Amino acid sequence: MKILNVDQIRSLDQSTIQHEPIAPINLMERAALSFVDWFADRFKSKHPIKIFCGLGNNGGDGLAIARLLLERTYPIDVYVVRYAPRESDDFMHNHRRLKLVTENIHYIESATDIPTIRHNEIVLDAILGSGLSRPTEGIVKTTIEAINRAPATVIAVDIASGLYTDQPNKPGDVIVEPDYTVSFQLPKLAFVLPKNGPFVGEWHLLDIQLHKRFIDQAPTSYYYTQPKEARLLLHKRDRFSNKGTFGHALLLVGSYGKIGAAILAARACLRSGVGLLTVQVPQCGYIPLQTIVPEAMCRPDRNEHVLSGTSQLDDVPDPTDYSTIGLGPGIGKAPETLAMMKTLLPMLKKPIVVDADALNLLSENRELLVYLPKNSILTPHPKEFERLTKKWDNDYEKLDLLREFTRKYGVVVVLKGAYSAVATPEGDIHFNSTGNPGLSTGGTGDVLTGILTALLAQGYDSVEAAVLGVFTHGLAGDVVARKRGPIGMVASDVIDALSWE
Ligand SMILES: NC(=O)C1=CN([C@@H]2O[C@H](COP(=O)(O)OP(=O)(O)OC[C@H]3O[C@@H](n4cnc5c(N)ncnc54)[C@H](O)[C@@H]3O)[C@@H](O)[C@H]2O)[C@@H](O)CC1
Ligand SMILES: [K+]
Repeated sequence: MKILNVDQIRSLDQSTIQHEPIAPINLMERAALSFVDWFADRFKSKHPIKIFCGLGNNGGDGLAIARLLLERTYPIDVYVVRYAPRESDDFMHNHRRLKLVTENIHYIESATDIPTIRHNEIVLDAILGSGLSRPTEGIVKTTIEAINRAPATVIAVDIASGLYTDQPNKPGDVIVEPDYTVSFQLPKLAFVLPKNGPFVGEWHLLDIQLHKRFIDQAPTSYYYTQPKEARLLLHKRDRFSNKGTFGHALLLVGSYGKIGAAILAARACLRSGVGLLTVQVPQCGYIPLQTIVPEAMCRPDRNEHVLSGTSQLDDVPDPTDYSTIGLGPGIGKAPETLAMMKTLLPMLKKPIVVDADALNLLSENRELLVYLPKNSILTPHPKEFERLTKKWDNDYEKLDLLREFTRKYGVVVVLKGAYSAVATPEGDIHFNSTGNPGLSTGGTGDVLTGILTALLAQGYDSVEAAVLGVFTHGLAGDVVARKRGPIGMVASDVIDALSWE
């Protein structure tokens, strides 16, 4: 699913109005109707609803929603925040219609007009929408502060008032902090950026049948991976396939005290469809690995405690023996392990997966970055990505850094977190839709490395592997969270819940 910018969203509305065709006021009615259907589905009991409206089309939405809620016998009070002398045409139209059916319309011109909001009430925020062009101030700001202090459930219509759709807010900007954001048709970039969490809440999209051809043709570099899109990436298995068809992966993982990471990555790799798996671990990992993961072959490292690359069987692994390599989980930063990377990386020709301490070794030895095979997948969490690049001031700067990095080195970066971002060498960014806070626990990153290594070994293109792998990893986390809640989740549960259908 595409994420469009604010100008494109405006043009999309216009294109719908022209091509459907539909009058703007009727499009607003459609949006309001879909909002009210959503609302009535979730909020059955008739708690008092306070609807705060601005003077533009977001306010117009609020007024239309108020009328439709009234028709369904919800008790409503409308508060129009009079911050400017002019209203939009569709606001005025809906204002006239609402006045015909209720007297519960109030006007906020100064702080004393702001009502007390109680805990059993519901607040709809329709003050400012995607038309935001400057920080909130004056009576708008004071009203937002009152909403944020209130103990009520707050639902933002389209986007929280004061939050920019696709550019950074300044620290200190006053923005509504909703429990829910209910928006239309397409996600907004603001919704998937970590720092915006308090200004978005749980968000939902309502289909209001905006012009499909416009969306299909609109250029963008931002995407949001939906289940049906992820499913399309999955390769079907041929009845006549054999284990050779699905590749032979090598995992270079583990060190003394972190053999668990090796085991998690290996198990996840096997559960993600790899044909054959060899795992190179320091000698101390040989017995646990062979015992717990009998499906994997083991190349014991010559070194007892850390990876040096060499093995009792032969010298450093020959990359041509393997479809791909997964490098990093649990390896630590021993000099022997750095030496292994220095020898191995220049020998590689096919994309690999790089995670954890392998990333940290790269950030301490940046001259090695150029040896990463094109289209390799790097899976840093934000701190690791910061070490690879530099500190950023806001999430938008982070997205620029991501794009700069992937273009410069020709790699794919999976920046882990809520809505993990897959950045491609072309500069596109795919935000993931699955996953939950339960995944913030030790070992889930090792699981992801195993998954991605398996997909590369099976011949998936790197971007597809990253998008599908991250999606499936998050989905497994969601399955576990539904069963036992996010708090009790451990990485092994995620492996057990992996499903490739
Ligand atoms: N155009 C359409 O067809 C549709 C629009 N919809 C609604 O329309 C909204 C966008 O409407 P508008 O473009 O009228 O914009 P808004 O309603 O977001 O804002 C109204 C006006 O307020 C002013 N403004 C900007 N920043 C301000 C600030 N900090 N303090 C005070 N005033 C400020 C601007 O002049 C802006 O045009 C969407 O968010 C959505 O809710 C929906 O009805 C769906 C259909
Ligand atoms: K709003």
